[in-house]
Amino acid sequence: MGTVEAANKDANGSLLEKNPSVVFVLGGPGSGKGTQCANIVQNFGYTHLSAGDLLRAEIKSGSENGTMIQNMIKEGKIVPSEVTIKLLQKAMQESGNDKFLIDGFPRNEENRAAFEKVTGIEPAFVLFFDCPEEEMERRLLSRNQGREDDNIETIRKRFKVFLESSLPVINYYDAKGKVRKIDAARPIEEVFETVKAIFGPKNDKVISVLVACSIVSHFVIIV
Ligand SMILES: Nc1ncnc2c1ncn2[C@@H]1O[C@H](COP(=O)(O)OP(=O)(O)O)[C@@H](O)[C@H]1O
Ligand SMILES: Nc1ccn([C@@H]2O[C@H](COP(=O)(O)OP(=O)(O)O)[C@@H](O)[C@H]2O)c(=O)n1
Ligand SMILES: [Mg+2]
Repeated sequence: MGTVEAANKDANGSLLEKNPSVVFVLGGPGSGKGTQCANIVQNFGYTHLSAGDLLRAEIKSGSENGTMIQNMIKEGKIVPSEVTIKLLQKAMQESGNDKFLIDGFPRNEENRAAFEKVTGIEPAFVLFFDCPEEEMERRLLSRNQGREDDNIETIRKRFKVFLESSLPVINYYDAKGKVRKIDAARPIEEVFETVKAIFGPKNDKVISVLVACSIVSHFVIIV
């Protein structure tokens, strides 16, 4: 077996040993996926992996795929799964965590089927940020992150790709009862209230403190 294949197998092997918990975070461009993921990370101990951020970092790294990725992003097209999945696997491996929010992936049927085949991972559930196009367009045009795809021409292409290629993936998981649909047109804090209810009242950090307190009090009683 070649070294790249061997490395992939190892990455996968040790990932699966950890039996990672994965939540896919989906929604149209500008629906607030990245914003809400940042909030979830702070409260629930997940590692946030944005497929778009990983692809943009790959362009910056000067990788041989950089020009191809840059052209596809400018056109609002979806990069071949092989490239994106390798980046996701590497980031999962390097995080040392076993809980992931995978943001902006899978964006089409090819992404979905390839991820399942290569990693063997099924998502615990799918968060779907549902937002009208007019609102997403307003947000993208004032995002001000210097992104080459946040211009009206590319935005329209991305909306079309979302409707044609990404919504079917959401419908696929909906048929399996895995979609948690959120009205994302409301203010950030209100959206996060709904998100929190989905992840449960159980805040990991609070639970850790409670467990630690009960161990200490048990010890004190015994002594
Ligand atoms: N609920 C919201 N209401 C208003 N603006 C928002 C909301 N959520 C996110 N934004 C803003 O909209 C823009 C797009 O949000 P972002 O999280 O990057 O979306 P996505 O990752 O889905 O493209 C950002 O400038 C962000 O600050
Ligand atoms: N699974 C993915 C995710 C993003 N991308 C590319 O990266 C671009 C930006 O994705 P993103 O998730 O950062 O965009 P937003 O939905 O956050 O605005 C997409 O329009 C695609 O060109 C991809 O090819 N495959
Ligand atoms: Mg984003």
